[in-house]
Amino acid sequence: MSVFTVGTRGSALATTQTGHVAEALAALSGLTPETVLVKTEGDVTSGPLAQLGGTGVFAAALRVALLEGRCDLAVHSLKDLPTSQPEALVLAAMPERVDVRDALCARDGLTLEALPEGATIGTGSPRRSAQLKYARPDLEIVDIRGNVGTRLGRVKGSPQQADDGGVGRVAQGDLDAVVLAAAGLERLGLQEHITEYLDPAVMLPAPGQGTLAVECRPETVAAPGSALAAALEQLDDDATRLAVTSERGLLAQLEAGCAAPIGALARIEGETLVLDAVVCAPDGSDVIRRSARTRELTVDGARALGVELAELLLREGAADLAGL
Ligand SMILES: NCc1[nH]cc(CCC(=O)O)c1CC(=O)O
Repeated sequence: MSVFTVGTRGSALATTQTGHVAEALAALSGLTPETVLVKTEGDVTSGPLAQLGGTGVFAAALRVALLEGRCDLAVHSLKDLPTSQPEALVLAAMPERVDVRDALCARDGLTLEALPEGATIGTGSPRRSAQLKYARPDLEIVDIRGNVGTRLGRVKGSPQQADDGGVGRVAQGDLDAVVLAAAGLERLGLQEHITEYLDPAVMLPAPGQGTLAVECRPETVAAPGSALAAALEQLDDDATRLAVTSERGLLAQLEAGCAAPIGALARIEGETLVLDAVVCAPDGSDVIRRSARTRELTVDGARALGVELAELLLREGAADLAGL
């Protein structure tokens, strides 16, 4: 095999992320990448993201393409993947995580603290909305969706063009700010729109934010002597895998998905894996924020840490608070 195929969604963010991974794997393997465009339900359905029902709308079509053999690999944003892994596929590589934070993109260079009373902030994420309201109860949250370019275009004075063919496009910005993942903005070269990187002490990111996951059929990584299998193993980053395994272990134990008002972020400090998590009332009136740590730096130890912190949060009323 001298060529490998990578399935991707058509959005600017998806094609950019897929391109980076395909190039990295090509350099490591000496093989030639080919991209295969896959349309997903998340790209064709309109309406608030929080109401689309179920997680994984962006991933499902890529997985079908993998299972049908239309591509060898699929590159996902890990935070968009449901925590239950289909048995017929494996997450073969998680490359080193980039910036995990959420970013405020506000008019006139404003920060969260400097936004005027009653300012409007666009986000479709219950997690972002709840944490914003907790920090600034006076803010008005506006439910928006669409691709990164579309969302940036909602900010007053933004010249940013929609990159999705017009879904949700408005002639002029109508909001004071939007919140987006720093990782996506940076991957698209749009970081000049960021007016503040939100401190995780104020805004805990989504489990898996800033992390890509390369998925394939099990035989792709099991093939003896395969240059692609070796490249996938080299691309995988241990510290990233441990951190996101604990974050996703927590999410799974809370029986929640990417539409729940839950944030989690893990990091390795010396010999210790530290996990911070927040569960919010959807209206941002209250939050429960707790941490846990382990010295068991294995995938099983990381998952157990997530489960342990989820159990602690549940004992403290997380299910009632967040409406889980
Ligand atoms: N839900 C959409 C999505 N999925 C991944 C990213 C950004 C990249 C990442 O976090 O890895 C985004 C956009 C956003 O949340 O701003």
